[in-house]
Parts: sequence; C-alpha cells; structure tokens
Amino acid sequence: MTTDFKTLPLIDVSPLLEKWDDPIMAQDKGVADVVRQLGQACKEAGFFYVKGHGIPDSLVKEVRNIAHRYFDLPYEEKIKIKLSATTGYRGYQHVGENITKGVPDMHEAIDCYKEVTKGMYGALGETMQGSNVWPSHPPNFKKLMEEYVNLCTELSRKIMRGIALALGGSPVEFEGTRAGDPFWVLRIIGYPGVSPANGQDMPKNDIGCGAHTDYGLLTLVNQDDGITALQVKNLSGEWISAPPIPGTFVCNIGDMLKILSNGFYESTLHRVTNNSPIYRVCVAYFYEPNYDAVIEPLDECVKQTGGTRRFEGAVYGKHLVSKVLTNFIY
Ligand SMILES: N=C(N)NCCCC[C@H](N)C(=O)O
Ligand SMILES: O=C(O)CCC(=O)C(=O)O
Ligand SMILES: [Fe+2]
Repeated sequence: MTTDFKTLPLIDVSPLLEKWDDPIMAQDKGVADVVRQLGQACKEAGFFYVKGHGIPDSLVKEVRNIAHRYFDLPYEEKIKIKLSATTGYRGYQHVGENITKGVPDMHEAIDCYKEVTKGMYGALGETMQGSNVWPSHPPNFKKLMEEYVNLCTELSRKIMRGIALALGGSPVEFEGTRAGDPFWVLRIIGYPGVSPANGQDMPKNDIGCGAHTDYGLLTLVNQDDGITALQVKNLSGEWISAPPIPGTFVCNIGDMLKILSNGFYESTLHRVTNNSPIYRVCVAYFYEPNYDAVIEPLDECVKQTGGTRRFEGAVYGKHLVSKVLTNFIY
C-alpha cells in the first residue's frame, strides 16, 4: 500500500541491533520504536534510509572506491570476467547489456550471487549454478566485497527481525525454511555521467536503470555521495528522489516481502538516471529468501488485510531465474 509520500523516512536502527537476538526484544522500548518506524515506512513508501547500522563507514566508502577503480580500467581488462550463462550469470556486463522492460540500461555492472554448486536444488538451481568471478585488479577486490557481503547479510537479517515484528509475526518469521539460509545478490554498478554534447542535443537514452522492482526481501543501496540519481514512484505516479545521505543506506522492499505481507507492503517501483557529468557508482546488496523457498502470504498478514489471500505461492529461485533470463539475452 504505497502512499503519496514526498520524502523518504530515516530510521536509526541501532536500538534494534542491540537486542536483535533477545527473545523478548519486542518488550524493549527502543526496539518497539524502531519496529513502529519500520512498519510505517514499509507501509507508506516501501523505501527508507537506515542509519546506526554498524557497518564501518570506511568499508562502505572503500567498496565504492574500489568499484570506481575497476570501472576506470580499459574494456579489455574488465571483460576478462564477462558475465555469461556458463558462469551462472555472474560477472561483468557492459553498458547496454542489462535490459529492463525491453530497453537497454545505461549502466555497466558486476553481478555476484551466493554460490550454487552442481546438483544443488536440482533443476531449479541449474541456471544460477556457478561461483563468482572476481577481477584480479584492483587487488583485494574479492576480499573486500566478501567482507562487505557478510556484514550486509548480518544487518539485513536483523532488520528483517524488526520487519517480522512490524507485521505482527514472531521475530524469527523469516528464518528457517523462509530465509534462514538467505540467497544474496550483489550488484556493483557504474552509471556513466552525461558528456557535454558539443553544443548539439544528442538524442540518447539517459536511463541508467529503467523502472523496476527488486526481487527478494530487502535491498541495501550504497550510493556515491553528491549525485542524486535514484528515484522512487509514489501513489500518484510522481518520481521522488532518494538523494545520498552520508552514513546511511537506502533500503527497500522486494517482491517476496510483498507476497509474504499479502500486499500490505508493496515492492515499490524505482529507477535511476545519472544526469550529472560525474560517473556514479552504486553497490546494491539484495537479501533474499532461501533459493528454494516457497513464499506465500503469512497467515497473520492475510488476517490483517481482510482475510483473502492475494497471492499464490511463489518459488523464489524461479522468480529470480525468470528475471535473470529476461535481463540478459544471450
Ligand atoms: N537483483 C536485482 N534486484 N536487480 C535489479 C536490476 C533491475 C534491472 C533489471 N533489468 C530488471 O528489469 O529487473
Ligand atoms: O543505483 C541505484 O541507486 C539503485 C540500483 C537499483 O535499483 C538496483 O540495482 O536494483
Ligand atoms: Fe532496484
């Protein structure tokens, strides 16, 4: 249920992070306050900023910095880790290779996923089978990104406990067979700046990433400071900017949480346009259900939304594969 929000709320999650594993966390006043804010943000916008998240600012910045240094390399160097079906759609994609609603996006990226080994998940696992492919330059790229993924996974698990409480469930609603073994996705994205058009208007596609929803539970967006490019659609169809706020992540809800909440929460449409002359980097981390999880509306959410189940069960891995196969046409 998205509303006519004009700005996105900012939530300090530190009280939740202190008590996240306490069975009676819901009785804590600080936790209850974070839970109320999360619930309101999820209901009204499906997007919010998070501060007090505990991931060192130095690491958050270094991750973007090393991404800039990779994208600065010559094409021949970057293409050494080319994304293809044989790597399970992991690796580098050039500007225009990722497609959103049939239109090529003006971004380049490295896509990474939790490893899927041969035979894991049977036929469901085949498309995404593979291990990540990492560049050898800049050095330390893999180590830094893996450390970052681990911290984002821990943080997301804790925020999801708060969201579980906000939905009226138990704090561990999203553990176990739903998301106890979360599939994760990391997209290291670069959006070229607009070049001065020699006095002439050059007709070109300036959409860095077309309007889309994210696929899983929760996204953590780590974006460059100083450039406003991400926009979120509100109920009247206006595009509301999500400018960078130093020290925060932009968080948003994915399709699987929309189903779990029986539509009480929306996976909000968003898009990216880099209108600045400066190259923009965003590192987006996606916290998703177990690869083979069957995702259905929670009973509690069905009750709260009038008693009718609005969605059939969806297998998360199937949803991901259907997206990946339309994002890349090989
Ligand atoms: N894993 C996630 N959520 N990736 C988001 C990419 C959005 C663009 C993609 N072409 C699309 O149309 O979905
Ligand atoms: O670049 C951004 O700010 C967001 C990217 C995004 O929405 C995505 O990769 O799903
Ligand atoms: Fe997105």
